[in-house]
Amino acid sequence: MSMTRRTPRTNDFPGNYPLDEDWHGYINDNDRVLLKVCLIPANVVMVAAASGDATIHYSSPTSAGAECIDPGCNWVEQWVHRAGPRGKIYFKPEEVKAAIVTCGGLCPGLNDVIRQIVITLEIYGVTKIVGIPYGYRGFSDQELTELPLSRRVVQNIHLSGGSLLGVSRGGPGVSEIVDSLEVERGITMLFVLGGNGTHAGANAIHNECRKRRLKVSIIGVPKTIDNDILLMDKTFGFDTAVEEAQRAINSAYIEAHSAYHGIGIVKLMGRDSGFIAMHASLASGQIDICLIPEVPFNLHGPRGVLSYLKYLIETKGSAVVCVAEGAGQNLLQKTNATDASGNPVFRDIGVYIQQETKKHFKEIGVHADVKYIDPTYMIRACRANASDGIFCTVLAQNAVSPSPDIVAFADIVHGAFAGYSGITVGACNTHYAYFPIPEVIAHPKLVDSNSRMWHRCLTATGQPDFI
Ligand SMILES: Nc1ncnc2c1ncn2[C@@H]1O[C@H](COP(=O)(O)OP(=O)(O)O)[C@@H](O)[C@H]1O
Ligand SMILES: O=P(O)(O)OC[C@H]1O[C@](O)(COP(=O)(O)O)[C@@H](O)[C@@H]1O
Ligand SMILES: [Mg+2]
Repeated sequence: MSMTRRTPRTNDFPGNYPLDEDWHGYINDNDRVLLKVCLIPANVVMVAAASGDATIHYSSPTSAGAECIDPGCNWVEQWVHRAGPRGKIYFKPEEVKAAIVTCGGLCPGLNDVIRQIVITLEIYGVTKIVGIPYGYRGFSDQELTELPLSRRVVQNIHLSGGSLLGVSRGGPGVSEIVDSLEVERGITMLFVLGGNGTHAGANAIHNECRKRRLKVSIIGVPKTIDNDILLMDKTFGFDTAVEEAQRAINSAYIEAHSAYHGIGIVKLMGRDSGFIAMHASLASGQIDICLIPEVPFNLHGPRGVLSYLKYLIETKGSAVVCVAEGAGQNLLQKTNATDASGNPVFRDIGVYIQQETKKHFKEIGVHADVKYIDPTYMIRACRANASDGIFCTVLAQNAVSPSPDIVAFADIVHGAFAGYSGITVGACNTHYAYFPIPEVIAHPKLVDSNSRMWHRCLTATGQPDFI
């Protein structure tokens, strides 16, 4: 078996340098990644779900996970641009001023992505690279100064959690941000690391730049620990969050298991989506009840969570509940409060379940020792685990460079250099692709209560319906 070198040996080519057509290290602009397929000829149905299932041939639209794209369930293909380095680049590296900004809440892996963008930009030959401090706020707050970035500055930042640049919610309007980009700073490439809010901002910035006919690339890297961005296999930080959540769940289990009639309650992140709670429950094998925003439940009544807790105490002696922060909000009084970014501020469902559990067991005269753990900020501030570390690096690095000494270029940097703007990078069906921002933030990605994964979770916990 011969090894194919991805880096050309110069003496393999006439003139000692490969022509583009001889050198297969670049992504062709027409390369695509298949996003979804949907087909019904006669009785045969082949449907791919939003992500990760493009290789399943479903025999019926009622198969678990099957999804039709249009109402007629007609043949539909959806493709996205394959990410990676292009043979022709749109920007002259020496003319580029690149900036990176991190917005929203913290997420493990932010530093890994910042680091790899900087390193890759330097490989392209870019020398003017800056960090915007504290999210979009850094564009307007005159007291905050740009942070010059280089390989030396970012070399070890992935060894700790958080963001080297800081994060924030809220901040200036789009016009002010573009004024700052254009007039004050002369930025030509902006890398925006953030969730749905940040991406809505990035898209608005991109549109404003187009309106002003500015040659500025706005490239997103989806950061959401909740894993609630559409069309992508997963987002960075999610894997670390699930892993870290195991510690909290295990502590709750040990507390509950060691106490007489112990009940452990763990609240995990997930504003709209219960992915962290579902995956952490599945991974731990220690959860008896998993509650997520997508699946309604009653606390009280014969089919409610509290009755089932009593049953668990009587039969097993202890119980552990995992609840996502956005779950059961209908059971709580609405606040109408929003954070600086306009996100609704939720009441604490974990505290509520803790209080109601204590009250309920007191009322029915059964002893219960209730312990509540909220590990939110301990999880968010973690450094990325190995899997996320690789994912962050791969998000930022996909192809092979033409020099034997240099390893790879960053996808997102490639996106910018290829002249793309208003896009974000992610993995789809295990391939890396550029996605149009509005498509991925149209609404939060939710756990499908008919999906195999949720059913697996129910099988693992053994919980009934609570409705
Ligand atoms: N619809 C929007 N249009 C423009 N900017 C937005 C929008 N929503 C949020 N932002 C800005 O994006 C940043 C991050 O948003 P936020 O919702 O806090 O976090 P995330 O990006 O993680 O969802 C904030 O600075 C906020 O002002
Ligand atoms: O206390 P903060 O900073 O508002 O963060 C809380 C929120 O952060 C998150 O962990 C992630 O939210 P973002 O994706 O918007 O950053 C949510 O699950 C949670 O509601
Ligand atoms: Mg958000």
